[in-house]
Amino acid sequence: MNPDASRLQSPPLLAMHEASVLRGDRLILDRLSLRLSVGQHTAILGANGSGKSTLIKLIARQIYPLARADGAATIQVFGRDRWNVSELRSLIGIVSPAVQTDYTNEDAPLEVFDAVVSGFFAARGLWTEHAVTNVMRQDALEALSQVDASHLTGRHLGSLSTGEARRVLIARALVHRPRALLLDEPCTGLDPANRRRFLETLRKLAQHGVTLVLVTHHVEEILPEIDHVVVLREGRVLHAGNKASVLTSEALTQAFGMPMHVAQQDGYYHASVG
Ligand SMILES: Nc1ncnc2c1ncn2[C@@H]1O[C@H](COP(=O)(O)OP(=O)(O)OP(=O)(O)O)[C@@H](O)[C@H]1O
Repeated sequence: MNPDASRLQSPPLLAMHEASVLRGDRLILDRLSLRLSVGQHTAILGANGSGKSTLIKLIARQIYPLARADGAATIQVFGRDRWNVSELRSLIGIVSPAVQTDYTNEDAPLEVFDAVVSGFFAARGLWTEHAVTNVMRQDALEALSQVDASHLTGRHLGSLSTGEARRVLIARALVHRPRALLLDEPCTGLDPANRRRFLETLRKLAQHGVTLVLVTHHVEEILPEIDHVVVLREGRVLHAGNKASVLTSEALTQAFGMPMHVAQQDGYYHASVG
């Protein structure tokens, strides 16, 4: 079977039907419908406050949508609407600024290898009840090596640079060999060279079958492997479709509320204001 046919037959990574999220008295996501297939690397793009992080939290079951009046499920992940969170974590790894803040807190130091291997227990660090097997140790070492972070073993996450800590957290997310990675603004705080290195690491993961869902404000971070782009505005999908049809000057002007010009070079897109 060709990969496109098998992608259409397996349950989608995400099937969201008119999901709404209320925080306080504000409607943050407004009847949002979205379908992401397994293997369909996707970028979620939008201005500040458009609802990108809220969408990621919804997929990761960190927050819940409003119940629908007809009782129908609004979100299915891999074809199921009920998940035990630690089971879901083994299928979808998450890296977000909130996770990084938590893991680099120097008041509760966490050693790099422990941070990665404790991903098997969905815990922040190892405790006496966690029985780490040799296979887990091996997988943790492999995950660190996959993101070029083996040399950081022995250090505390709080002592690492932003980019180093980001790699370790990706290793932690990868330790289960998840089917998908949700990455919320993964390049924040990286200098241009480290950003490019980091994007190359993500490209390798995409090429090795991990479905990437990348949240970003920056068109420049949309990897050549990502062909599906969703643009959010004010909690709704403004555009969704293949990269060439969505990443146009008109669409981004609409999304960011300012004249934008989009150009493409070597598989990457660039956007400038004006
Ligand atoms: N806990 C909360 N209580 C009230 N409002 C919230 C809460 N969390 C998010 N919001 C609001 O929801 C809107 C969407 O926030 P979200 O973080 O999803 O946006 P975003 O697209 O990720 O933004 P950014 O690009 O700035 O990270 C914002 O207006 C934000 O102020």
